[in-house]
Amino acid sequence: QKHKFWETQPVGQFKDVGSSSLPEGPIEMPTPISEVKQEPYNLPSLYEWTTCDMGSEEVCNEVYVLLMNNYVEDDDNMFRFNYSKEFLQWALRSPGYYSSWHVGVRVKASKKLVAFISGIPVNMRVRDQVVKMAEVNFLCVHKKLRSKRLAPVMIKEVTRRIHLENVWQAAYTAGVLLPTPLTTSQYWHRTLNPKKLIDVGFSRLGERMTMSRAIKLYKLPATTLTPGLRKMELRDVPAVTGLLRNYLSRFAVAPEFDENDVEHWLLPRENVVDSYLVESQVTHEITDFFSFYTLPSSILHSQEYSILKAAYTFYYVSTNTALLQLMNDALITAKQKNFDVFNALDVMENESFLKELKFGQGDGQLYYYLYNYRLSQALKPSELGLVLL
Ligand SMILES: CCOC(=O)c1cnc2ccc(OC)cc2c1SCCC#N
Repeated sequence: QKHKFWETQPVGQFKDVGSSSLPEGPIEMPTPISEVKQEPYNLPSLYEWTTCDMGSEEVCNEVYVLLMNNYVEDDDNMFRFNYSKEFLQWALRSPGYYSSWHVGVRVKASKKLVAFISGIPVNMRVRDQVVKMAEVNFLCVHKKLRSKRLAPVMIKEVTRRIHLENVWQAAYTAGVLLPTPLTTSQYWHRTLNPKKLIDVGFSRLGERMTMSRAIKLYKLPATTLTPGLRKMELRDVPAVTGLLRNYLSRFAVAPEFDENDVEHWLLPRENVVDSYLVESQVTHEITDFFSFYTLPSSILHSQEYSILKAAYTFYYVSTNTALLQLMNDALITAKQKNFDVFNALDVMENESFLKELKFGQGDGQLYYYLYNYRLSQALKPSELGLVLL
């Protein structure tokens, strides 16, 4: 009863966990497109489906406002994600995107946008199989419409539209445990602005930890330390693509990015994504890079502050510069850009630098899921080379 909806879906079921008899791979086979339900699922009579054209300033703003007021909050209701409009356009209009996968629900009478869910296409490698998948994200139902069982119909409708494009698998994350995680990752936070994090109540001072000691503890050099570190430019896309494809091949599950994907996901965009690389000053070879994305949060109950400026570790490759030094330069760069906190999950090789760079473990999990694809056993987070926004 707990997972009434998810027990009806082609996902690994808790009852099947550990049964090595079930084969790894798709759970349900594709059907001919002509057999996919051609018309949208039924909504309660007051509501209607809409396709959100994220290229429209007006519609993009409606999605932005819906998420700003109704999207995910932490368990203590201290923060709510506040994805920017530029970020949403970047996240949803990636190479090969389908506008039809940007699904909204409006009130028929007022045309008010009250729910949203999205998908974008990705070539995902799962062990040695490359599978066309959808990354499903930004499921949001207005606070006033919760418990009307709208989320299941949103998920079914975006799945139907994904099936119509002959895509049969998906990847998604959630902060809640559903059947059945691909992996369970932990959030880690590196304080950059200790005073603000203490003032908002996220961090606390102890007997021995005074404000001045906290400021000293998290202090960083004013400038980066790696020789040859510079911002990524368009001309670097081929080299970065080569580095990243090779690096991601070591993980059990990871996206297969081509140059078009790397140009979209990693070329710096102000207030959206920052990417820096190391160019050897002798050979001019590109040997390493790091990137982080900008995801502010509304601070929900503070008179002093309204926005938390948070940076999130994205993709990186280290071949010549130690990852520890590379990520320390990422922290220095984020501090230079006035971020308050630098966040990371324990996926990829992040565990190797988190403690030494003074990240603290958060109290939230992020569960990763695959839709219609079974793995014989869950992955360790360090076996995952995938960052979802
Ligand atoms: C200061 C550390 O916490 C966050 O950065 C933060 C910010 N906004 C959120 C909004 C919704 C939210 O819901 C789970 C969590 C946060 C978090 S903690 C988990 C994200 C990371 N890292």
